[in-house]
Amino acid sequence: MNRFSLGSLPTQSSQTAARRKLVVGNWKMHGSLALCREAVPALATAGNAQVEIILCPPAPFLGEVARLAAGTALASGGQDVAELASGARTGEWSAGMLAELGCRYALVGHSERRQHHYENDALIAGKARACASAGITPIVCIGESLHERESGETRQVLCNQLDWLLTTPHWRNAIIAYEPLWAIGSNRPATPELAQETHAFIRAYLASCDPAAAQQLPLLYGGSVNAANAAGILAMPDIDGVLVGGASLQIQAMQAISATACALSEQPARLRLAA
Ligand SMILES: O=C[C@H](O)COP(=O)(O)O
Repeated sequence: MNRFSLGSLPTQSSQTAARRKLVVGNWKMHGSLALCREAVPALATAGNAQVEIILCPPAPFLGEVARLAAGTALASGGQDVAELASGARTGEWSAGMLAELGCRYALVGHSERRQHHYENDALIAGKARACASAGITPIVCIGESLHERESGETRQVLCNQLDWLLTTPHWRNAIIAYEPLWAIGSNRPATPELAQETHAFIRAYLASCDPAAAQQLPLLYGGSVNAANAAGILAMPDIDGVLVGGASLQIQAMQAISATACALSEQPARLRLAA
């Protein structure tokens, strides 16, 4: 049950809050030590004061990425994290361990974890809480399936996913990534307009709990983002960055997406909207 009438929430942002931009590369279960050694120096200077670049390689490579990225602005993140601080959980790692490796972020609740590892919203909220306790910023992924979109259930699905997160006060320090399942790995990204409409809805729903926190909270879009379509997506007022999967394995594509984010960060918001 959602706290508010879904139909009454706006879909157009009236705000142009100055939020920094984020470009997050999620390698999923791809890559190698050789790719780490190539990618980290290439991306170490790809951001600027307003644009942060975050690399999320597979867990076995996090130490090497941290070592290579030490002293640079490039940040790293886990692709998942346990909901416990420690325990008999073979094959898992805690947020504290990520912090010890120098990670500042962790993806939480990616749709592939929900699908293949049966993660539910309560567990995902627990993981976000565990991140907060260890000083890690969770990047909480939400999104609807094609069937849910076509059945007109998108807003209800997103609210249900968000409601668990909103049970913890730590949501105010999270990042939310909207990733429609039908856009992931499909080469069929959401149009910038559709992504913007959905992001504005998400922000309005968060604002119904805490308007100030909602204005500050970074919202990322993920799903078939590449060097060719990033500009249109990143120019949208409620889209504060991108979560890039397949294209993040191509260093030149990540550099191009990062350069686009940097160029947009140097334009006043009203010019971005007019462009
Ligand atoms: O985490 C990244 C997303 O699942 C998007 O993946 P993709 O860019 O390959 O569609």
